[in-house]
Amino acid sequence: MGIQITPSILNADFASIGAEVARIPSADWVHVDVMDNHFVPNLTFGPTMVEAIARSTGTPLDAHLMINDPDRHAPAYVEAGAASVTFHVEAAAAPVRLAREIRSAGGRASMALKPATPVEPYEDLLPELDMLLLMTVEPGFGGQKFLDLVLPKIRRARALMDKHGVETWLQVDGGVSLETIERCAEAGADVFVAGSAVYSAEDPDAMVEKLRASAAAAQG
Ligand SMILES: O=C(CO)[C@@H](O)[C@H](O)COP(=O)(O)O
Ligand SMILES: [Fe+2]
Repeated sequence: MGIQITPSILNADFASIGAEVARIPSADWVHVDVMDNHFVPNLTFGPTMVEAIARSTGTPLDAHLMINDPDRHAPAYVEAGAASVTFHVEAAAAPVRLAREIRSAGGRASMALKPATPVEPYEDLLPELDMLLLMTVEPGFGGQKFLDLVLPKIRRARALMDKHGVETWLQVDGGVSLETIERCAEAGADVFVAGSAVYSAEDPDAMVEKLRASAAAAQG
């Protein structure tokens, strides 16, 4: 698939969300951060809002669920119109069953790891996943500083994907900007979430293109 940019609307104006999404026509995906105030200390929105955003745009939605009990709640986000649904392995009781349920509901199944969660124990799950998300900040808030300590894990995850010959995409999320995207791309990431970097730019869509060009140049 090559490089993909998925702007997070977490720091966009929630009162004008349709217009905010319309400002980024070059985005490959729109990243929607669902937070439940339990798995993370912040609260955003649920499937009703995701459904409204899905209706407002032709760009596919990439739903990042930072919620407890994703086993119970994740399928509702496929029904709400999210083309990709990411659950956190730290919160999932049965990640294999959940990934299969998301796929059988018609979504792309994705699993996220917090910065301190190692990737190696999940090596054998890679064929069950359409995407693996490695968090490059502690989940919960936009605008945090990128954690360089995750870079070796990105390299190790890419090596495991190569070893298994899987098509699984490798996404990074948190503190991704023109300053940090090259390091992520060099390490092997191919899907990049960027929230504050995009929405604090004067021209958010031009920033999407700049991020894409930087990542592509770094990947070589
Ligand atoms: O999932 C999260 C935060 O938990 C992210 O999607 C952030 O919203 C990305 O924002 P920036 O770090 O790029 O500002
Ligand atoms: Fe996110």
